[in-house]
Amino acid sequence: MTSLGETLGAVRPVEPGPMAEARAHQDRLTKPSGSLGVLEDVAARLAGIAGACPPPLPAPAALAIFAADHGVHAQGVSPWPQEVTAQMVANFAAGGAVANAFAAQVGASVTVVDVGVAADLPPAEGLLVRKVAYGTADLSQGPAMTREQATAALTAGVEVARDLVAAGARCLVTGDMGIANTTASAALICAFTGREAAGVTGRGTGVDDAMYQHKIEIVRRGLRVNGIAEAEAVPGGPDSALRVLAAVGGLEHAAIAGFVIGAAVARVPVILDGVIAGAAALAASALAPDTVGYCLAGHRSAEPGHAVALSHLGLEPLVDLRLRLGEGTGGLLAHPLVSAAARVMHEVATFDSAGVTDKGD
Ligand SMILES: Cc1cc2ncn([C@H]3O[C@H](COP(=O)(O)O)[C@@H](O)[C@H]3O)c2cc1C
Ligand SMILES: O=C(O)c1cccnc1
Repeated sequence: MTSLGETLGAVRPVEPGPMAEARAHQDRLTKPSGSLGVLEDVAARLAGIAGACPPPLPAPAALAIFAADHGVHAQGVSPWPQEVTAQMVANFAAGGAVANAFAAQVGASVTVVDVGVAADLPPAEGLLVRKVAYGTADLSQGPAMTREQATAALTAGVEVARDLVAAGARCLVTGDMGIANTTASAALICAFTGREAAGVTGRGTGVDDAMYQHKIEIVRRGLRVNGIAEAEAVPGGPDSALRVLAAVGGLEHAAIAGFVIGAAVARVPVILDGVIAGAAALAASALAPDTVGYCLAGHRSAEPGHAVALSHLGLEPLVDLRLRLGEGTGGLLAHPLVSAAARVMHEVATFDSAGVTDKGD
């Protein structure tokens, strides 16, 4: 088995040559230069990721929903009972969640991965059991995970990405399920970006004002008990990243970070979903900085920490629909845009081939 260190070392930067070629090709197509805006950036990135221009179409897409429970739920940071995590996993496996409907809409496969649900789940098609623990410890009392647990969840994510690509996926989409995971997401975003808890903590599934203030306090306490200064970004480097991830992250955050790293190793694009994915991508980029080149921000969610995470990563969201669901829903909705960006590179005529007069500069 490949060690995590070897996997991190296998991440290569996206290739600048094919990116430049993509830019030059876009300027020859029958449209004013730059007129496809962000989609031109996406297509150039796809070329850099694949190391080829035109880039391959990013299809089929595969969504992986990483599910886990959180000890910090005991602090009253979510209005929902913890067992909803396990119940939603069953719902995903039965095809009944919003993520399933959106996946069907865009032709993506759905794989659910139990990396840390507190209950044992009945076997189901499309459900992988890679359980590292029955949920995390309470991050507001001490480290949520041991380094070994965080590493095991990271490895599970890397392997799921590798296996989906081996099975034919050409674009990966991140998904999450874990009641209370917006609290852990806020703590991770604080630690990696150096922002204050109040600026990155959101209302998650819809906490009321009193629970919201309490949630901010719990994020602060989680940072403090784990020796992470508020409003100060933690030092860079993989050792510090793993410590932070284990201290205040969730098992699904670690697995999603691994999934993103696995996409980079396989040289396929990975569309990030919402705030949980944003927090996980911060961890992934701290572990292996070149992974960011393989990430596309599917959307910007209503959680304030998500915008903070994306701007720290330098990623521009493709859609902004005030979604605040998770599961991979926002990532899936962006997939047709990513495909359209790539299709332009294959199918649109050049000024020369179509006999259209260029403006001549
Ligand atoms: C029925 C239901 C379906 C969901 N699907 C995603 N989430 C989302 O909400 C949870 C995080 O919010 P918080 O931190 O406030 O608990 C995560 O499980 C996330 O994926 C759901 C939440 C619920 C209740
Ligand atoms: O921003 C998200 O992705 C989100 C928000 C609330 C609950 N779950 C996810």
